[in-house]
Amino acid sequence: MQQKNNDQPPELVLASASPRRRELLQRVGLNFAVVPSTAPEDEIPGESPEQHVIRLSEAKAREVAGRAAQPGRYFIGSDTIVLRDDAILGKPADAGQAAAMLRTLSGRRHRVLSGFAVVDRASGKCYSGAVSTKVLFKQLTEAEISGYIATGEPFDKAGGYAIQGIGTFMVRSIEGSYSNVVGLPLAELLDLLAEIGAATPFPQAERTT
Ligand SMILES: Cc1cn([C@H]2C[C@H](O)[C@@H](COP(=O)(O)OP(=O)(O)OP(=O)(O)O)O2)c(=O)[nH]c1=O
Repeated sequence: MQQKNNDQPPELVLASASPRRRELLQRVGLNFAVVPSTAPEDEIPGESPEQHVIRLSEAKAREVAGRAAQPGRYFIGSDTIVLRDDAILGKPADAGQAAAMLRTLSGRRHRVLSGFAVVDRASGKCYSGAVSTKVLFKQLTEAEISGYIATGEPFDKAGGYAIQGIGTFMVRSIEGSYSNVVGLPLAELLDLLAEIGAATPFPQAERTT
């Protein structure tokens, strides 16, 4: 049985301001610190959506890992976008943009793409990947769109909706990872953390066996 020294800062650091990402990691019992990244979320012309989310995930993790005063060994970054055909839908800046996004998603299928990256500060290595989930929306009425926007929920969410929140009323079906839509592909991230020896879920339960 391995004893944990609780005075030590966690080795795992989530480089994110997203409460959804924090909640997802908390659910599987991991001990981690949360430090929002200030890496810019820019777009590079010609880059594929997969390259885009992986690059931003790596940039977020590397930015926090690069802070000399920041304790920790493994730094996790992630980035989520919604793809309607080839168009990237990020977070809507205002109600007009949110309405436009929801109209393009209405009655159709789109993809939610999340990148994830883990930087190991000890070796300098960065491991990353991307996961795609298909989501089908019901046809939305203008009243549903304006009513949903009035809840305030769309504004800090890629594509202007939250599958885990009120926005679930729009979702007819999904194909693929649910946590990936919420903002962090948990199964894939946990496999990676285990593979590189960074962490395993439910460490408490493991110690009792
Ligand atoms: C599609 C969808 C996205 N989202 C959220 C997940 C992300 O937080 C957000 C996409 O923006 P991101 O830029 O990926 O993340 P963020 O700015 O919220 O946090 P950080 O960069 O600091 O890690 O959209 C949901 O919560 N539910 C959904 O159904």
